[in-house]
Amino acid sequence: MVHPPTLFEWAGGTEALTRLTEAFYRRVVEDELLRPLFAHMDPAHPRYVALWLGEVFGGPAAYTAERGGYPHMLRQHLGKAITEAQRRRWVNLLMDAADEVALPSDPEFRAAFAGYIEWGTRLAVQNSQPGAHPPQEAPVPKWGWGVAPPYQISP
Ligand code: HEM
Repeated sequence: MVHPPTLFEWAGGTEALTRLTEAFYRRVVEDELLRPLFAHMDPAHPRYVALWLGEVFGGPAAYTAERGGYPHMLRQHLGKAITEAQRRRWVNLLMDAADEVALPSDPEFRAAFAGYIEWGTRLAVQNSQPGAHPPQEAPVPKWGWGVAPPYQISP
């Protein structure tokens, strides 16, 4: 493992992220506020979102290879008119799922994870509004540790 490891490695790789998204969407389909948005969800959706998160967090470019990268992700949100209440519920359920599957709970990892989720969900709301014109082409974002890399007592 290179130092510092990527968020992808720290999280536990594709296997851990897939456990996360499977636990998350089990909660989503039971949730009265989110269920209508995901009524026609592809059964493979949890795996696709795990691949996206892995690519963002420094893992392999698997979402780009398999799904077509940012343009495909963007198109899935256009016109959905996601509300702030739905966004906040999405965040809450994802954090519950992170605890359920025991993603690393150290402050540094969870701060970086929450930072990306806060950013990404707010973009999803903006981009999903009627009349929004987000960029159609962009790279998959890369998210790192930010100001707090893994804590070390001695260098
Ligand atoms: C960090 C935030 C988010 C990420 C990383 C994310 C990721 C994704 C990805 C990668 C897809 C496309 C999957 C594919 O390849 O088919 C997708 C689709 C979708 N997303 Fe998001 N999303 C985020 C936020 C949200 C929020 C806040 C909502 C609504 C509350 C939402 C609702 C949807 C819906 C309804 C679809 C289409 C699902 C289907 O019918 O198959 N997303 N999302």
